[in-house]
Amino acid sequence: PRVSAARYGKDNVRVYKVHRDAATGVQTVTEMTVCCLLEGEIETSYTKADNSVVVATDSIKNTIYILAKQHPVNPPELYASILGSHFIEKYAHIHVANVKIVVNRWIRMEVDGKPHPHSFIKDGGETRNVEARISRKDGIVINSSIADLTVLKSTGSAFHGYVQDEFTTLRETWDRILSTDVSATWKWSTFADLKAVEASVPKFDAAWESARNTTLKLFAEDESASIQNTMYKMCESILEQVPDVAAVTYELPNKHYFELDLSWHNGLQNTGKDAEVYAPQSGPNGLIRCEVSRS
Ligand SMILES: O=c1[nH]c(=O)c2nn[nH]c2[nH]1
Repeated sequence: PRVSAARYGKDNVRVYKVHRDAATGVQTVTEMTVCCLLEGEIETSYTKADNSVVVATDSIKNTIYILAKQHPVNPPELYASILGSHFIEKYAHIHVANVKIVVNRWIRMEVDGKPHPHSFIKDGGETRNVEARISRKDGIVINSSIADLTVLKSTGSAFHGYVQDEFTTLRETWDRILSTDVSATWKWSTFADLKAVEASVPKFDAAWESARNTTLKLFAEDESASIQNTMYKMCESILEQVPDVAAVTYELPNKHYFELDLSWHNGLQNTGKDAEVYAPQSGPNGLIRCEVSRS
């Protein structure tokens, strides 16, 4: 037997960093959770108990904090690339660093209609994420994403014309509730090295804004014929807006809200055009995925 794949490191490293603007007194906070897993000539630590090749995971955790102190943590694509590049530059036997960053959203509080200089509200479960593979020979591959952005529309969604056979009970609808937890990922064309990432820094926040705004606008405005078609439109639009992105993927659960027939109760009408009270379902749920590539 041989080690056919191996990577190790520290997961769930929670990092908070504050930026204090001395001139304005405005403080800005970033909170993220980092996972950093290393690959390289480390097989003997598995096969021969040779720890001489092991950069201890505790040292990896220390490095995450030190580099967060010495370098920007925003955009997360830059910090991930700085962190990964550190390991392949410092340790000749480490050839790849896999960095995942989950950034929580602290939204600046408005008090009496004014943005507060140092108070924030956590915005639900939505996160901004980065998965980066920093490789000595293959450059830097970055996938950016939005996750757990939960949305609902109370109309403007239909689903009909699907296969009708002896397995079908679903009734066709021209007006349904649509709710989902958005996971959207945009895959950047490979960056040659950290310098190439640094040269692209302004593009990362802009791409996240585009992806998030496009998702919300199309979700709200599309007269959706299906989740499949609406998500394809989202992918197309992001590819048009962000030239340096090679592909976009969406994963959308269909979080069903079932109509309730209450006619058994004194003929109470609550289905079709009379539907007002629904039963939100925890499961089962539809799950629709797609990847749309530029070429
Ligand atoms: O948007 C939808 N896509 C589907 O594939 C599906 N299947 N049942 N309901 C559905 N809604």
